[in-house]
Parts: sequence; C-alpha cells; structure tokens
Amino acid sequence: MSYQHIQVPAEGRKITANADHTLNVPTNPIIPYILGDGIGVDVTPVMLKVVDAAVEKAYGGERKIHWMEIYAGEKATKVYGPNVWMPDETLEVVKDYLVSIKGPLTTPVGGGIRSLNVTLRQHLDLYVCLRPVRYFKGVPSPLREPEKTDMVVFRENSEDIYAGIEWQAGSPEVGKVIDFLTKEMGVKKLRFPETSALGIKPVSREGTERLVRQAIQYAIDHDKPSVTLVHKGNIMKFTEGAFRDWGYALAAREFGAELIDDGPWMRLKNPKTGRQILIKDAITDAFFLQVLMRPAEYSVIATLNLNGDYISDAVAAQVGGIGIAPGANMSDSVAMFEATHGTAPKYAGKDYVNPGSIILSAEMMLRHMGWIEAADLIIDAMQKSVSSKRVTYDFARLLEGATQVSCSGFGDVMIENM
Ligand SMILES: NC(=O)C1=CN([C@@H]2O[C@H](COP(=O)(O)OP(=O)(O)OC[C@H]3O[C@@H](n4cnc5c(N)ncnc54)[C@H](OP(=O)(O)O)[C@@H]3O)[C@@H](O)[C@H]2O)C=CC1
Ligand SMILES: O=C(O)CCC(=O)C(=O)O
Ligand SMILES: [Mg+2]
Repeated sequence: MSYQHIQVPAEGRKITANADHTLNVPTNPIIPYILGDGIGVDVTPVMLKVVDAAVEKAYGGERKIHWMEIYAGEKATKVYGPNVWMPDETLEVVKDYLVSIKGPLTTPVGGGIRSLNVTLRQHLDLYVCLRPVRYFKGVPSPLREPEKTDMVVFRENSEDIYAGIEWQAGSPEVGKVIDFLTKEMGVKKLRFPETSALGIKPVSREGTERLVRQAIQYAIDHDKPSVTLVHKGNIMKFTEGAFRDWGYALAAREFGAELIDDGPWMRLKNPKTGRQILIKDAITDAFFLQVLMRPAEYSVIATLNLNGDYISDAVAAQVGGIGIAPGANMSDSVAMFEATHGTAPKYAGKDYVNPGSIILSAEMMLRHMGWIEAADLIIDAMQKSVSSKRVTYDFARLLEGATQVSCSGFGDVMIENM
C-alpha cells in the first residue's frame, strides 16, 4: 500500500489481530507515530530513543520496532497543505496498523478547529481512555503518602462531551432548538433563553456497558480490589444516574455481582484469583475529596467522559503531575497510546519538559504488544532515574538536592539506567 505522504519503512511488518482481538506481533513491527504539536517535538523523539534502547537491551537485536511517521496537527498542515489538520490517510493507518502512539495536539478554545484528539477518538471509536496512575518512589507530590494512590481510570471516550452537540448563543440553530424545547417539550427552566448557548449530553446504555465491561474485566485480569462508578447522578439523573444504574446492572448480569446488604454496592468473586472485587459508586464532587483524603480506597475507576477528563488530571497531580501520566485510547481492536498532557506551548522546542508521560505511554504500548521485558526495563529505568534525582524542571523545582536535566537529558539518564 502506498500513501500520499506517509513513507512505509522498507523493513518491518504490520501487527495483525485474530478474530478474538488478540494480537499477532512480529519481531519487527511497524509502529506509526504522530510527533505532536508544541512540546511534541521535544518529548516524542526522546520516547522513540528510550523505547529503541529498551527493546535492544531486552532482546539483543532479535526484536526491533520500525517507526513510521504519520501526520496530524500543525505538521500535517505543513506536509499536506494549509487546512489539512487530520489527513484521511492518518486515520486509515491508525486503524490498519492497530497499535500506534502520539504526542499532544493543540485545540483552540472557543472557535477554530474541533479537537483533533477528539476526532481521532471519535472516528476510530476508541471508546476507552485508559489512564493508569501510579507512584514512583521519590517523585515530589503534594500528598504525605502518595504511594497510597494506585488507580486506573477508565474514561468513557465516545459520548457525553465528545459527541460535540452544541449550538452557539444567538445563532439561528440555537433559536430553533430553544423553540422546540419551550414550545414542544414544555421546558420552562431556561433562565436566559435569548442569550443561551446549548449543549446536549448523550449517554447511552451501550456506551456505558462497553466501558464498564472493560473496567471490570481489567479488575479481574489485574487482581484489583474494587471498581468505582463515578457520576453526578444525583443531579443529572437520566445521563449520569443511568450510567451508575447500567453499570451495576451489567456487573450483576455479566459478572455475577451480588448486592451487599440492600445495595447498591455489590461484590463479585474474581474467577481468576477467588478474591473479592467490590463494585461501588461515588458522586463526582465527593469522589474528588475522597481520592485526596483516602486514596487507598480507590482502585479501578469507571466514569463518563467529562468526569474522566477532570479526574485523570487531578489524580495524576497526586503522584507528581501530568509530566509522567501515561494514557491510551482503545477500541476492541485499535490502541493508540498518547501523552496525557497537552502541547504546553510556552515550553515548545526548548528541550525542557518531562518526557515521562509519553515514555510511560510507550511502556503501556509495549506491554499491550506482549513485549513485557522491554516494558519492565522502562519502569525500572524510570524508578532508578527518579531516585537518582537527575530530573526535569517539574520535579527539580520540588525536589531538594535535585540536578535539573533537559528533556533529552532525562531520556539519556533513563537509558543509562537500563
Ligand atoms: N491529548 C492531547 O493532545 C491534549 C491536548 N491538549 C491541548 O494542549 C494545549 C495546551 O493545553 P493546557 O491546558 O495548557 O495543558 P498542558 O498540559 O499543555 O500544559 C499545562 C501545564 O502542565 C504542565 N505540563 C504539561 N506537560 C508537561 C510536561 N511534559 N512536563 C512537565 N510539565 C508539563 C506545565 O506546567 P507548568 O506551567 O507548571 O510548568 C504546563 O504549563 C491546548 O490546545 C489543549 O487543547 C490538552 C490536553 C491533552
Ligand atoms: O483534545 C484536547 O485538546 C484536549 C484533550 C484532553 O484534555 C485529554 O485528552 O485529556
Ligand atoms: Mg484532559
């Protein structure tokens, strides 16, 4: 297959999938990557170097990734033309090659293009945004006992805010919707109808069930003690409240969970370990308080899109910040790993920021591919590098006795520590 601007590496083979979605990973996989805007130019090349070093160290030349650059964001406009932010062939390749990784992409606030991150997630139906939050010993944290934060956030990634159904205040479209609401639906509570913008928040049973199913399965596979459904169902009863109810119903129907006392909390026996998994729920505002005060009580979190966006940044802060928070966007067949932070434009091109987020996202990618030895080397090198206190500015400013290194310098420290 040839593309307009994407150069397929001369060597290397595609990762393929079986009918049950398990992967066939060759020893020389081609992995597409998006450099990213802003600090993408800093962190992504460092990630490529660190991953290559880990793979070389783990497999002594018997395995090797063949990286293939694909384009999105500002770089796409340079390669394809002024208004091409997300080329069709980028979307095709991400779907076809099954496993890929990306740097951050800029989204303007208010007007301008819609989020390219959202486009990728929506177009490929990457319905799980998976964001593990773990503590590396020695990382500066605002908490006294940061090691008690050990969570995995399953953020619904296809509906709620990502459906993007909004009408601008004052537009003819919003006028029509307001007319419909007030005249046909009997809505009387629009406080300022003349100047209101409107957004619609779709939350479906199918969308909820597929997300909660993945979260419970993860808890089973990784021997986790609980799954918490986080929602604002006391106020938004038919969307957020239904998320909770559909989640509990699925736990009972598909996993055999049983009510504890009169419910709604449930428990199920992990079929793999025999241990109990608690299925519980929390209302979002109280949840934010509790993860700070009693983080040890939370493990796997399953939540709606907007809640998950806030929660993943907030819990990342508990273990040292967004500079080392990894993530993945996944469907049943396609997985795209990515830095959780944005493009941090003030630091772009300065070789300054922490490359940890995209490196740890690559670690998740290696584990997803079954390259466990290389993934373990990255975790081990991250721990040793942080312990050596040769760290980027974000940690150095909080860590007594630290030596500040650059973005690429931290990559080199990690490679030394493998
Ligand atoms: N998945 C994606 O591609 C995402 C894209 N975005 C987009 O990124 C743009 C900027 O968003 P913004 O809200 O400013 O968020 P950013 O994550 O880009 O930056 C916010 C702050 O986080 C800290 N930070 C971010 N990355 C790192 C890093 N690698 N190492 C250390 N510290 C880091 C910096 O803090 P300090 O100033 O304290 O040093 C930075 O100023 C927007 O266009 C937004 O839409 C946002 C989130 C995700
Ligand atoms: O698409 C964006 O610009 C923001 C995405 C975001 O905040 C996230 O992925 O957590
Ligand atoms: Mg976010």
